Amino acid sequence: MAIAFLSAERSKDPNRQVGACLVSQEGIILGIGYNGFPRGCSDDKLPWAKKSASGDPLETKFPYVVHAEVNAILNTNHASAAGQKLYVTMFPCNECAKIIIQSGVSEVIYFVEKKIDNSAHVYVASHKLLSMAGVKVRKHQPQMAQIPIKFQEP
Ligand SMILES: Nc1ccn([C@H]2C[C@H](O)[C@@H](COP(=O)(O)O)O2)c(=O)n1
Ligand SMILES: [Zn+2]
Repeated sequence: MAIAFLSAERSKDPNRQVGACLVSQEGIILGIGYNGFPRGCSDDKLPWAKKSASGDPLETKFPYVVHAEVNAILNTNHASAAGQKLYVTMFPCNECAKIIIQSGVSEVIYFVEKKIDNSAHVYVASHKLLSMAGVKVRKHQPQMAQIPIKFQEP
């Protein structure tokens, strides 16, 4: 989970930084991701806004951003294998849930679940899909509140 949090730091989303880390059954890191625009799609040319003054959805981030979970899954070189776990700083939306299921992830460990009224159905659908597909879901129980990182010679 700490790696997922570290990865989230790289997101340029000014409103929400989400990170994810895919690990094998043996605990080997397979892929890391954070929310961002697709490769080759410049942060300078696409909007990070949540709402646009004109009401045009194309002037918001939502049609363009790739979610952290999808990036973590796509960033792995390994073929899908049983027992993979996905650590994610935020509970996956329904679209990510579909990809998590189809890629064969066995367990999702999340840090927080977003509680926003107008997107509640997205998370209800996500829970429904993950449960139907037999993907285990659990909230991360941290054993420590922080992991300080010192940049110094070992
Ligand atoms: N599980 C999640 C949930 C959200 N995201 C990303 C997608 C957006 O960049 C941002 C959500 O924006 P907000 O509506 O909170 O301003 O977080 C994700 O990658 N994974
Ligand atoms: Zn998502």
